[in-house]
Amino acid sequence: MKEYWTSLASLLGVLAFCQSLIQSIFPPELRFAFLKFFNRIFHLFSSYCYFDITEIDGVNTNELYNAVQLYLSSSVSIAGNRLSLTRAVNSSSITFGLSNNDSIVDTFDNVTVLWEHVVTQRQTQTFAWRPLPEEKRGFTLRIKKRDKALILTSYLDYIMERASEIRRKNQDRLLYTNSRGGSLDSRGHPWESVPFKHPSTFETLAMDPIKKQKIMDDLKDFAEGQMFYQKTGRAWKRGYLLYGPPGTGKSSMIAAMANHLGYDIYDLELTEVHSNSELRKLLMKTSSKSIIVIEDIDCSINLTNRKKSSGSNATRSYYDLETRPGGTGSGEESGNGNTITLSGLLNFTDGLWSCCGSERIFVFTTNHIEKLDPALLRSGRMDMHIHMSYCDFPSLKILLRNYLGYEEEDVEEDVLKEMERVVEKAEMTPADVSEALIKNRRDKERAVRELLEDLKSRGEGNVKDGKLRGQSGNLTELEIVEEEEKRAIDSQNEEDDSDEEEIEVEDNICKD
Ligand SMILES: Nc1ncnc2c1ncn2[C@@H]1O[C@H](COP(=O)(O)OP(=O)(O)OP(=O)(O)O)[C@@H](O)[C@H]1O
Ligand SMILES: [Mg+2]
Repeated sequence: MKEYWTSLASLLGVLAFCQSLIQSIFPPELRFAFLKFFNRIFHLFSSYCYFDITEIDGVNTNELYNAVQLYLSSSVSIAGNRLSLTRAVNSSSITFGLSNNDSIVDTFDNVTVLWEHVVTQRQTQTFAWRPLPEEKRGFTLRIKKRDKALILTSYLDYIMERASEIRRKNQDRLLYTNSRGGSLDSRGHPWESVPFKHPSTFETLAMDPIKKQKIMDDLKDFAEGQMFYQKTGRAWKRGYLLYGPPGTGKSSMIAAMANHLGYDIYDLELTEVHSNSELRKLLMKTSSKSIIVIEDIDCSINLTNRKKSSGSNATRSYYDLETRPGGTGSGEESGNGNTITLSGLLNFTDGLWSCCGSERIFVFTTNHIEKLDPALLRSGRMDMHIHMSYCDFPSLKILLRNYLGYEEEDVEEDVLKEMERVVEKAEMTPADVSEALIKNRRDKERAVRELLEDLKSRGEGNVKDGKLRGQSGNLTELEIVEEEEKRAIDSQNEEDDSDEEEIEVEDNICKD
């Protein structure tokens, strides 16, 4: 073993001596030519090819360098033994990076490649208008020559894609509002944005877990459905209608969707929009991977159910002039001078204009679905109808976990059984239940006791008022809503039967 180290040391000594000899004897140009020649020989016999990706390309930043840095940040955080940590502006997350002259192995399509982060000191610069950074940074990608044709392009495309994905997820969500009315900012932008940090997630959302999972799967299918939408010739967009009483989590659901998908939110205040063309301009200025929200749409502008407002039984077809997409139906002037028409809105959500830009989700919320025109509810516009309703037992357990940290076993069995018995009759919204739990969050036992009292007294009150089925045979609030929605959908079907093939609506309704 000892001889090994001595021979290695003498070899290194000889090499160092040769190097200093070359440097002292030969002029720089010759040295450079020598090096280039050695390099050529080395690469000729090597089974690898090398690709240098420098940080600065000329005077511009090399986009690929940034993408590689982001991409590797997702893998080094697990594998790297010495990392650099950075945090971008307007982001609350930390990204890992390869330390200087560190390397990491990556695998793509079962091909192993090596990345090295090469950092060298830049020669001192004479005067430069835009001085370059002291250090010259770059990545060197080493791929086996036989794999180069196989993966190089697809691997680099994959890195660019993953990097934009990570960039978007790392950046905090933005909430855009059109609160300035139709006026444009200095960049000609009608939207104003603020960082959006709503804590609501699908985890914290109190609703039936099966229904929640169905929504999450639907969102995932949408976000990953680019090929599907191309193949089926549909615009890459999807509409969700959230309806139900106040305080049932419609706005919280929107925040949960945005946080789940990493999408920005455009909160469209219709009363600030003065015409259909302004509506189109707003839509065209939204970015992809975003959720366009119209909250309380039944109160935004006059979108009443045409059949109801016309009074006559004569069903007006979806193709009436005033509603035909792009129709010239004149909008009724509403109080604040806006002339948005139903057709403008229908076209906004599912017409030629809705396809300017892709990967958009439209979300409308309402407390009164029965007030909305069925044309707005049909599939292709509001593809999934989600009823946010009063607290049921699964939701109650989620709220007990969220607010008190209580799992089922932490609550006495008979109290839990009693809660399960009365919760439906009580018809308490998750907002009410949250309030009851927040009030006593320091004294958890008391919080549970008072909540049970609340549930019981509300249930008794509802039974007394005959709000529940059984006493006076009335429908419960929930059933009233369901009846209204069924009527709205059925009437739309009647119209569609006459004009179009049957649209399968049932599977778009995500009901309790
Ligand atoms: N399903 C839910 N899960 C968790 N929290 C909820 C839920 N519903 C309501 N809350 C709580 O109640 C408050 C109001 O909820 P949210 O604003 O989402 O209700 P909403 O349905 O949008 O009401 P409105 O129809 O009046 O706009 C929120 O602060 C939220 O914490
Ligand atoms: Mg709301």
